[in-house]
Order: sequence, then structure tokens, then C-alpha cells
Amino acid sequence: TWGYGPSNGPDKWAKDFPIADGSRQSPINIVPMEAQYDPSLKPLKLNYNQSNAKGILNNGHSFQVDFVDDADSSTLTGGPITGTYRLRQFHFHWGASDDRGSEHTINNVKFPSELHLVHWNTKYPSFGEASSQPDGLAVVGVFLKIGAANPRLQKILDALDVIKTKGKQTTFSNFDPATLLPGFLDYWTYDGSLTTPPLLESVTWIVLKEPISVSPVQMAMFRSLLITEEGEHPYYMVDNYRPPQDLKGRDVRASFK
Ligand SMILES: COc1cc(C[n+]2ccc3cc(OS(N)(=O)=O)ccc3c2)cc(OC)c1OC
Ligand SMILES: [Zn+2]
Repeated sequence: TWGYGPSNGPDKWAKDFPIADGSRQSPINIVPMEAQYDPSLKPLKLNYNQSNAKGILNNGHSFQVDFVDDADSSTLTGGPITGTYRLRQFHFHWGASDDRGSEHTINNVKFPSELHLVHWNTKYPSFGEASSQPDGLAVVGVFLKIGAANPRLQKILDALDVIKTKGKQTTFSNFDPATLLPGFLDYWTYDGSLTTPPLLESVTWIVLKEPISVSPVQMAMFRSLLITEEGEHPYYMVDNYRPPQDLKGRDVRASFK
């Protein structure tokens, strides 16, 4: 199956997922000077409810915190989207060292990690159904930048030692994902795709300009996860990022001047 290694990594995905060479693939390199300020873009409204956190799972290519999404209790509205999108899960991508790890880049600058908050359009009956529709998903991307230790990440990082191997999960509750957001919600937005197989072209990307902090010690905790199952020869979960894809004529809009 697909992964991020030399034999099953991003350059090999088009074999099983031909949409990898499609017209609206993600991530992309963002060039702020070429992004067009769009005054019609609304402010982002992220109304998260801490009671929705359900569990934390090592899925073999990242770890994700899943949310109860059977009601409109943790939602994304405003911004470039119309209607209401429900938070389904969030996950991260990171590198083997602090010089890489993000999926989106800014002027080709890589960050050590990138957080993705995945939401689905409630005009569709379910997350799975929405994930195959052109306006089905909205993912908020937040860059992590090396600096002071981020206390908001600690509860997540402390949970990682019980989900070390692929397929492990544990309960994770009373966590408000809004605590992971930076102070300002200025963003770039463009039409794109999932950045992992099945690479579906169903994502409105909303990439925040302001990063949140993470310390080198905290980054090392991400890198302690394994992509392998218990009992298998252990391989560390690192460099789980897809490199930037061709813009293919797409516009990138900015919510700020
Ligand atoms: C079509 O059904 C599903 C589609 C998907 C689609 N899917 C697959 C991979 C994804 C990767 C994602 O990562 S990212 N990096 O693009 O944000 C985000 C949402 C994703 C959504 C997931 C499912 O359950 C996990 C599905 O079954 C309900
Ligand atoms: Zn992601």
C-alpha cells in the first residue's frame, strides 16, 4: 500500500491513483506576492466544542484526533465557503528533521510540521460521501514553527505513547481544537485535493498565514511514532508529507492585504 518511502511514496501514487496528476492537486507552494487579495472573502468562523473529541488513532501514515460529527457542534462557516462544514478530524504532517515536514510551503520555505483540521459539507449525508464531491471538504492548514514549547500541543503529545504502532487508538476527550489556532486567522484559499490517497479533488483549502509554535523536543515526540504494527520490524513515522504540486492555472486568494 501507499506510504512515504522510496518504493511507495508520492512519486509512485499516480500508478494506483491517476488523479495524482489531476488539475487541482494539493499541496501547493504559496507565493504571497502572487496571491490576489479578495475583499469579498469573509472572516473564518470556527465554532468548536471541546466535548466533541472522541479518540486518537495511529493510522499508519499520521495520527488523527477524531470528533463526533453527528451534529453541528464543531463547525466551520464563513471564509471562502458557503454553508456549514463539520469538523471530522485533525492530524499532522512532519519531517525527520526540523528543516522539513509541512505540505504547503511559502515562497518554497518548508515548516517542520503542518496541522490539518478536516471539515465536511453538511449538504451531504456523510463525511465519506462529501469527500468525493468538489465542494465536499474544507481543510484548515496551520503551520508549526520552531520556537518555545507549545503547551496546547502537550495533551496530544502525551497521548502518543499509547498509540505508538499502526492501528492503535485510545479515547481522547475534552480537547478544544480551537486552542491550536493562532491569534489571527488571516488565510490563503484555493481549490485543491486530499494530500494523501485517494487524492480526491474535493477540498477547499484554507491555509492560515500565522504559524503556531512547537519546540524541538516536542517535534521529537511526533517522530517517536511508528508506521509499523506491533511485532513488526519498527519503522519511524517521519517525512509523512507530499511535496507541492503544480498550480495548473489555479488562483490563490488572500483574505488580507
Ligand atoms: C469515501 O469514503 C471515505 C473517504 C475518506 C476520504 N479521506 C481519505 C483520506 C483523507 C486524507 C486527508 O488528509 S489531508 N492531508 O488531505 O487533509 C483528509 C481527509 C481524507 C478523507 C475517508 C473515509 O474514512 C476515513 C471514508 O470512508 C468513510
Ligand atoms: Zn493532512
